Amino acid sequence: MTSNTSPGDVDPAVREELARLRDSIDNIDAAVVHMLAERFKCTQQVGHLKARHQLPPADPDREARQIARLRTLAENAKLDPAFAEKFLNFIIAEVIRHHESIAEDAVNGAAPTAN
Ligand SMILES: O=C(O)C(=O)C[C@]1(C(=O)O)C=C[C@@H](O)C=C1
Repeated sequence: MTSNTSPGDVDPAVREELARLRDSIDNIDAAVVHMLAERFKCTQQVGHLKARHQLPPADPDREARQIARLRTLAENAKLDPAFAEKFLNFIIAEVIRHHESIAEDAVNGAAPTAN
């Protein structure tokens, strides 16, 4: 059985260290969100470009190169490469969904955007 210390009993130094670490985590999470937002802005433009030129939403060769590159980057950064691959695949699956929806809108005559 595990025994948990109730929050009121935590040593103030421990509480401070936890708060400091959580501040850093919050900053990193904010950076991740902003970087993902920028990435999706780029991929949205790619989606419109592909729709305009009847290119397929997915490019498996490009994905294979991205995964190989990201796995190497992850290894060098001491991040689990399997996790990095899963994370990239998760993002790319969402991008492909967006591309498909942009292509459908193009076929169905939805008003094109500036991208
Ligand atoms: O580079 C492309 O062709 C994209 O559509 C972008 C992207 C990505 O999110 O990185 C998404 C789908 C493709 O299968 C490959 C890569």
